[in-house]
Amino acid sequence: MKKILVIATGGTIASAEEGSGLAPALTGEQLVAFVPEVAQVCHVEVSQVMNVDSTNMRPEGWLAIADEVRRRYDDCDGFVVLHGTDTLAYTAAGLSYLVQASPKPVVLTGSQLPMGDPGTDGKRNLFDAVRVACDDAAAGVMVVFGGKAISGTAARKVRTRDFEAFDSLNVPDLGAAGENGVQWAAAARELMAPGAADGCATAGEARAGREGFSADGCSACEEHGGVSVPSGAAERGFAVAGPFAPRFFDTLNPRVMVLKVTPGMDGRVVDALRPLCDALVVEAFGLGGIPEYAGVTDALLNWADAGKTLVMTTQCPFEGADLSVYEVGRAFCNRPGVLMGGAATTEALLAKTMWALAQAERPDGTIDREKLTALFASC
Ligand SMILES: NC(=O)C[C@H](N)C(=O)O
Repeated sequence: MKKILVIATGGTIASAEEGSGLAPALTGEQLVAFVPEVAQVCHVEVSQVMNVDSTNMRPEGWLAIADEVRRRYDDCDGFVVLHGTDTLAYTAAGLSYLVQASPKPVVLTGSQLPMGDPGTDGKRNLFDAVRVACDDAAAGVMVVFGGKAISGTAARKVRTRDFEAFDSLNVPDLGAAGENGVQWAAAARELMAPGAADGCATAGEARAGREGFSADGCSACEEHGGVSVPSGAAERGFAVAGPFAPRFFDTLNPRVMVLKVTPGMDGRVVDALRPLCDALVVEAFGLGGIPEYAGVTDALLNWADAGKTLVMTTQCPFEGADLSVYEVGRAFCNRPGVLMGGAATTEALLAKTMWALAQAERPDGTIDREKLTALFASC
């Protein structure tokens, strides 16, 4: 039987009403005891790293969860993180950058209703997450919720009450989790997960490495150190001389904020953020528009010129940004300190920026922009 570590952090799943609003009250041990079926599919151990509404989860919390995964990595087969849904997508993204190319799955889940509520979705989600964590084909960081398995960098909370609270943005679901176990999508192996400083690995690549199976287009051969390498891995800079191993990181720069441009905004807001932040993830309008009035464009460009970082994205959930199309975005293209977010989610861009900034920081505290750009492009 596989050994799964349940890492409990709080959220609605652990919450109860004790007179001042729902708040975490149950421990991870108590939550697992609500789902006796779990004991039939695996051996479970529980680690309680905190017990908070995920509103209060911070990058320090992501580091604590990643550290627990690292500490127990060798003696467990998979990990289930019980988490509040409100910031679960941010934590999933954060963990995707802190625990890269993991052949073992790290599955985040939670619920919309407390475990103690008779109609709770917590039992189903916990059981689904455990079964995914036990699945031989599972690898990397993912969200399992409402019957879906979603890449850790593609999840977004899109519904505040419905049990299908999460969608995968701009990439297909990894698969469906249900009564018959996990049905992986054909594309699951190819879906991107964040890479590492020396390359980029998909969850599928990590899994291929663990199982030693040959992925399309490349066989296990001497040239590749006897480890099968999926096609496209080398082109993307993935270290092909396996064996595949997880890469753990333990630093983030939390001085990053998301700025959504809105009609009528004033560039002085951007100036005011400057002493407090090292980078901004900027949600432009549509395909890529930044207001030219009230000093907004100028304030943002000044920010980049002052050695800080801008990551440009869109406030539209689907299809990504391209700031080169409209005149109102072009000034941000090919500009030192300005990175393009493509079709990644804002949650993933925030986490990626925190991770990449920390890796690109020189001992004197300045940012190696070349390294930052390379890290950003590698995953
Ligand atoms: N459904 C939930 O878990 C919401 C809760 N406020 C949390 O994020 O912790």
